[in-house]
Amino acid sequence: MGGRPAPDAAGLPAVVLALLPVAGTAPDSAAISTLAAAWAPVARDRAVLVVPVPVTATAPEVAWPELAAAYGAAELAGVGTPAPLATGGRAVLFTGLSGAGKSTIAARLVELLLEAGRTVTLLDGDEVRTHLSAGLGFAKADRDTNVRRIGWVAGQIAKHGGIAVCAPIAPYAATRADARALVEEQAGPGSFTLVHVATPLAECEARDRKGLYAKARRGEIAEFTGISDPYEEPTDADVTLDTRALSVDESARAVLTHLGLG
Ligand SMILES: Nc1ncnc2c1ncn2[C@@H]1O[C@H](COP(=O)(O)OS(=O)(=O)O)[C@@H](OP(=O)(O)O)[C@H]1O
Ligand SMILES: Nc1ncnc2c1ncn2[C@@H]1O[C@H](COP(=O)(O)OP(=O)(O)O)[C@@H](O)[C@H]1O
Repeated sequence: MGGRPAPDAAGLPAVVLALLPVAGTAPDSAAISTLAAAWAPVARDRAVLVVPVPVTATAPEVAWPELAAAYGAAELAGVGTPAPLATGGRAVLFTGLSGAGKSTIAARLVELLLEAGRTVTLLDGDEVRTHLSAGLGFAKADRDTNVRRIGWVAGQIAKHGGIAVCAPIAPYAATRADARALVEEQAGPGSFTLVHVATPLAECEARDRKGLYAKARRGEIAEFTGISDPYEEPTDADVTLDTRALSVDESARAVLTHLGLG
């Protein structure tokens, strides 16, 4: 049998064979547990045997009935991709201009989540660029690589029940969508939250905490987001924060409430 349990699995044999397509990659123990867990309520007292098979899930090189027969199954009960196991893990991606308040609000959110007893990992822009994305610059391809790496790591954290709080500028809509997909593929639908820290450019520039806007205006920093490089305003934000109206604490609590953890 392959993939997701059939809705009506009455009359299943004593041993249920669940084939896990792994397309030539090493089988992932979390994916094995996910498939076993998906079958458990249907299979009830029967044994569930999860077997990784080297085929592509969406376009198996060998048709599922043939494959099932090759592994000794008497019948094929269902084909599909099981939903990832819901571990309660989440990824929160703050996006916004430099100086918008991403790091400040993310840090407060981390405090609140820790107080709520959650395991939290902060993937702050500066730290990510020192370690995970060392050597990358600010051209579009490098920013995309940076944000996708953050998405993948955040997905790993969420998949194992943790909460990843990430605060890159993430200026491109398509790349933010990639990050959402990378998280949800690993940790399940709804595990990703996009928070737009929607501080206008004029306000960020007036704050100019690091003096970067002044430098960018003088032409001393190339490709500076908002000045000489694009920032695509999100149209798919789960939470939008106006930091001119909300304090740091109020913003962080708004995110916490959205997560259902407030
Ligand atoms: N050209 C250019 N454009 C924007 N930002 C720049 C640039 N050069 C350096 N910096 C500093 O790098 C921080 C942004 O890095 P990110 O990793 O968050 O950017 S991105 O998501 O990959 O676009 C950003 O940090 P924050 O101010 O905390 O947002 C800047 O301090
Ligand atoms: N309501 C607010 N929310 C977040 N930051 C604010 C707010 N009001 C003022 N600030 C200030 O704006 C600056 C934002 O900087 P930072 O958090 O590093 O932004 P980013 O990470 O988006 O570059 C900080 O100095 C912070 O104290």
